[in-house]
Amino acid sequence: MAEHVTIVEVGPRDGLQNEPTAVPVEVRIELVRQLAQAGLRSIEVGSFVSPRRIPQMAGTAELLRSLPRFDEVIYGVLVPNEQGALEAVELPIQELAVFASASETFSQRNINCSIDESLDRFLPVMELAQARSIPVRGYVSCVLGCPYEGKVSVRSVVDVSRRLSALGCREISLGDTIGIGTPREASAMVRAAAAELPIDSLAVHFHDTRGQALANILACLDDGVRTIDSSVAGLGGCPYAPGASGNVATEDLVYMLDGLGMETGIDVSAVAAAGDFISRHLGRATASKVARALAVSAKQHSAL
Ligand SMILES: CC(C)(COP(=O)([O-])OP(=O)([O-])OC[C@H]1O[C@@H](n2cnc3c(N)ncnc32)[C@H](O)[C@@H]1OP(=O)([O-])[O-])[C@@H](O)C(=O)NCCC(=O)NCCSC(=O)C[C@@](C)(O)CC(=O)[O-]
Repeated sequence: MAEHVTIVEVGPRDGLQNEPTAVPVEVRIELVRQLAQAGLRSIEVGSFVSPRRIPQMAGTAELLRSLPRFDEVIYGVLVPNEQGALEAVELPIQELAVFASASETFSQRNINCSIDESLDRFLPVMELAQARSIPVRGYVSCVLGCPYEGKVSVRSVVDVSRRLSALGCREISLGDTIGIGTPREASAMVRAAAAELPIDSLAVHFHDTRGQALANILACLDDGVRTIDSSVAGLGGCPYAPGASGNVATEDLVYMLDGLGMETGIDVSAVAAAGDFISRHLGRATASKVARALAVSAKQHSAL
């Protein structure tokens, strides 16, 4: 039987949070609907953060109230503190995500507090989630480098991951926020984390700024990672990581996993159609190479 890999689709949050102009809620809803219909079962749909800092994610509550429901589809949202969690838990969500960093400077720039303070802020979030049996995912940013500090120690990545896990996060997503790492570094970082935490509690989150994301993912698959974050059409970036491009494109990831004989339950053509929908709305070409190749084949086919 083919081995299963879980893809966590972060385009509607990580992707759209970095757009120069906010995407209307109706368009965000249609994007999520198309992604769910393509077979994605875990979709991060927005965040409850300061609307002055990230205006693109305003309207996440309205979005959650209107999203169509699909069997087995998990809708997750990012929350930085109790204020965000209090709002989120009143809405139909299946997962919360808290986000910390392995770099002090990135933590300050992104969420206006130190790493230690951020973990303290997550305590009431975890309590709220536990009281309502809502699972929580924990992100660690800058696992292979920081836009402000440069090198980040693997020790710091492992330490923050362990502390998030001890708080009760069921899964830790290790994020190469600025897409700076290469496969051997990625593998060494994942192995160090897996020496202290179960491998099936680790996910990887690669931005593709330097074209390394798929190579890094392949290295991490070899180390036993089976949960991977990606973004339709390769949308995204973090407003506090200047110059960072989007996550690995979901279409490219599904294509590679299909070719490796790994099972995702996702229809690559349907994801490409969702990518085409949002790329048209944004008025630019998709960043997915597979989606571009599929579009060319479709044109050739219809010309025959
Ligand atoms: C984290 C805070 C909220 C700290 O906020 P703070 O420390 O209170 O201070 P602040 O000056 O940054 O913001 C204060 C304002 O935020 C409000 N506020 C406070 N909390 C909330 C809340 N939950 N929901 C809505 N509003 C909130 C608060 O009421 C106040 O409102 P104001 O007086 O200015 O009108 C703020 O700094 C912030 O929103 N930062 C943006 C963080 C963010 O969304 N970053 C992008 C996502 S992380 C990411 O992309 C990386 C990841 C996860 O993908 C993995 C990877 O690739 O590395």
